[in-house]
Amino acid sequence: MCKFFSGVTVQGALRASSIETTEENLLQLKYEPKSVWGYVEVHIEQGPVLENVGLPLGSVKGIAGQTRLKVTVKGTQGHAGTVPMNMRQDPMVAAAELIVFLESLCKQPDYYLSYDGQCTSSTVESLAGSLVCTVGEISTWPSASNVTFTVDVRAMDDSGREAIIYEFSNRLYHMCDRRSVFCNVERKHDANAVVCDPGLSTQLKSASYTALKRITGEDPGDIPVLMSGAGHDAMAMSHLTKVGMLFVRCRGGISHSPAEHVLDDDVWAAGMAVLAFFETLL
Ligand SMILES: NC(=O)N[C@H](N)C(=O)O
Repeated sequence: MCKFFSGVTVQGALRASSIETTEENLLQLKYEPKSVWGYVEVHIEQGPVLENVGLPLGSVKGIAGQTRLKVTVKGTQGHAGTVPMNMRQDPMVAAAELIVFLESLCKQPDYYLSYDGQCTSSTVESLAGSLVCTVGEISTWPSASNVTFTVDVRAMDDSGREAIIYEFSNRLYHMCDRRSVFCNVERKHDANAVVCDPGLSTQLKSASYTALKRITGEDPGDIPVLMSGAGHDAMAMSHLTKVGMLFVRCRGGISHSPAEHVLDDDVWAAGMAVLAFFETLL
């Protein structure tokens, strides 16, 4: 059970509110799949597309799968002046090469992925619109002989994501061998992609259209249908029921930052779209 900084556990906090978190109690809270019709989530887009097309709302067709890796590169601490260049085992340059390779691989998967039974041309094609690979934290602690960095790989195609991780890991070990440094890849997190229910996506698209037309009195044009590169609660809910999502424009596509901002009018538009969505269900 996780602890807040105050030392209070989640279980302790719930107990203080007379909620006893026994396994039996938690199982009782569980939804019966048959009792749930569907799940619709409204969220800021966290990307720049809606702002770019000048519309406050978009419907979501799917949520990308994710894999997070922790890569460790271990070399040898070499004096900055005495160890010659051809005898150095600096892990930082090895890590830099790996990071640049990851970028090339994910910008041009068709060039780097080997076509075999597991990776077909359709796998590679399906990566084109959604594959995003980034490096997050880089650390050289406890000394420059030890570098770790995290990798985040996202794509709508789960087998394509696997092919990218396979190719990255494979080349990583070759590159590290060539530089005489030790490398290790740990898989820290995996979540498969989720395809939104096509019916819900279409309903949310037309509900957005209706809402924007009601608000402005004008034809808003085609409502975008987007893929979500960010993970959402809908991923977990998809194990229970069909899911749909409505995206709301946010300034500069920025999130997880004090600069995150959404216009009140856009929140209002989202509310009106949810209302129009419910009206279609009546
Ligand atoms: N909506 C989100 O930003 N979810 C996660 N933090 C993520 O996608 O990493």
